Amino acid sequence: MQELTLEPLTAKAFAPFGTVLDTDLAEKRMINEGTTERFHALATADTETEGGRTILSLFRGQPRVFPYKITMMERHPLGSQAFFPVTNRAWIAVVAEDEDGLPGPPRAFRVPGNVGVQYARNIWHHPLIAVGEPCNFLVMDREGDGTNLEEIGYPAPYVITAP
Ligand SMILES: NC(=O)N[C@@H](O)C(=O)O
Ligand code: NI
Repeated sequence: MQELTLEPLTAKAFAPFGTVLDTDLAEKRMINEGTTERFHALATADTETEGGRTILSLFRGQPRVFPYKITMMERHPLGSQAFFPVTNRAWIAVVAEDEDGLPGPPRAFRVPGNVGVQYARNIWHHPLIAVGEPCNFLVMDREGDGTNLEEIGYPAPYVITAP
C-alpha cells in the first residue's frame, strides 16, 4: 500500500484537474453601495453536455477515519463538479490524471476550510473527503439525462495516513 503525501493546494498545481475556488484569487467587486464584496465568478460550471443543467446542492460529509484508504476514483463525463466548504474546516481533494481511460496515481491536496475546488468535466477524483467533524459543502454540478458517473477501483489501495 503506497502512502499519499498531502500537497499544499495551489492554482498551478491543481490546473490540470480544474479550478481552485479562492476569494484571494478572485476579482473582487464592491456592490450594494459598498456594503458587500462580490468575489466574482470563482468558477464557471460546465454542465450543458447532453442537455444538462447546473444545480446547487448542499453536501454534509461525515468525517473520514484515518488512516484512510483510497481504493477507487470516479469521474463525471458530462459535467464539472464544484465543492465549496460552508463549515470552515480543512478538507482533502484527491485527483488523478487519466491514463487510457483509467485513473493514474492519485494526488492528494490539503484544502483550507475557506477554499473550494471545481473538478473539471471528466476529471478523476475521489468522493468528498471531509475531515474531523461533519462538514457542509455547497456543491455545483450537473443534473440531467445520461450517465454522469464512472467509478473505477485501484488494483492496490493508496493510503492517507493523517489529514
Ligand atoms: N455522488 C455525488 O454526488 N458526489 C460525488 O460525485 C463526489 O465527488 O463526492
Ligand atoms: Ni464526484
